[in-house]
Amino acid sequence: MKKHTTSEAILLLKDGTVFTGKSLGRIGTTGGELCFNTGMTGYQEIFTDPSYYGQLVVTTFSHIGNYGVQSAEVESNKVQINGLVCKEFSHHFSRKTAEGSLQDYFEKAGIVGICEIDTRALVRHIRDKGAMNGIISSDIADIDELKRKLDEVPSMAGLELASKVSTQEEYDMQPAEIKYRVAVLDLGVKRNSLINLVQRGCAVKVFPYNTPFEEMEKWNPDGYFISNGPGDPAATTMAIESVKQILDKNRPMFGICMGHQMLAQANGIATYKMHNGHRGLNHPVKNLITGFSEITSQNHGFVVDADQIKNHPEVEVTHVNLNDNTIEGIRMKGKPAFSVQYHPESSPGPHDSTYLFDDFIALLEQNK
Ligand SMILES: NC(=O)CC[C@H](N)C(=O)O
Repeated sequence: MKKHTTSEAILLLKDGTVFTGKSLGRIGTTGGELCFNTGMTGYQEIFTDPSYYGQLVVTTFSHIGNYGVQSAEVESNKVQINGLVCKEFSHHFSRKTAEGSLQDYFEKAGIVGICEIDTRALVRHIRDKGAMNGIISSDIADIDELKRKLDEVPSMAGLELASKVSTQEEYDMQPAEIKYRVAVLDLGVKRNSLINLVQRGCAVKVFPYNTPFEEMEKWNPDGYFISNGPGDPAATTMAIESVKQILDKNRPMFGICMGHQMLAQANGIATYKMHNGHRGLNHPVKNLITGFSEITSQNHGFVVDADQIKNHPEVEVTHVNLNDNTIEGIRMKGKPAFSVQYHPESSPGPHDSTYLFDDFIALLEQNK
């Protein structure tokens, strides 16, 4: 068994609160916005989800690492988080299909983290005080020096991050039998969104975040998929422009998370930063059209302003969050465009919301 050395590590919060623990991953220092995820499984999907780019993820589930890592469980081709904060970090793993340990995976990816933290106390703290930046260090013990470094960590509000995670080059994915062509605007797309489209007979072409609408039109798509992605939706202006043109030309469109926020922004409806985002696998959402509820996977720190929707009669609210009544889904009246704030592509699950991909296929069929 490989021996692992751990050293003391510090987590310093923007409000001055200090937690001490042990290092995990690479020895070093890393900063970002602290956010917590309540999922009990799916840590590799979380760490590789581009929407977490630049963030320090706090896992509320107590054991992380115990089932190792495997290449089939990634949402993108690299680890996207800036750091991990957890309670028990397992250097050993037990699962037949695992290809390696989370520790080795993080070391290779250069990810710095901290474990043996009282994550319940930390989450209660952030929950009450609101999302804030933090810094983890396993090589600097001087709090004043860490404070100076923490001051350099940018605030998530106003930050454009799609450019950091989007593909540089267009690429395709195809099913055995092509029924539809879907142009994907990549603001940080998750692999499972593409898989869900391909499984339903869509040939997808993934375009960089700043591709003009006319450029995507040249490929002659049947519809557009606007992906999830990190950063402040209000700062993701190129994509807002593209969505405006998709709507102008009455093209079918489905947006997930950031893609949903783009549909709101394109209609002049603002988004704002939440006191704390929604992140986990167990968020109840009500579909106002069917009257049924669904348990959803979520990962967002911004949300569409419910009050502003009231002034836009052409936009209809289709889904609401049953915990806090925030907007979870919208659709356009008289245009083939809809979006949700949560994740129907979610892996490991839950899978209650995969019907939304079928709804998109139906929209493509109607508008063919
Ligand atoms: N998963 C996402 O697409 C997140 C969208 C946006 N960055 C937010 O935090 O709200």
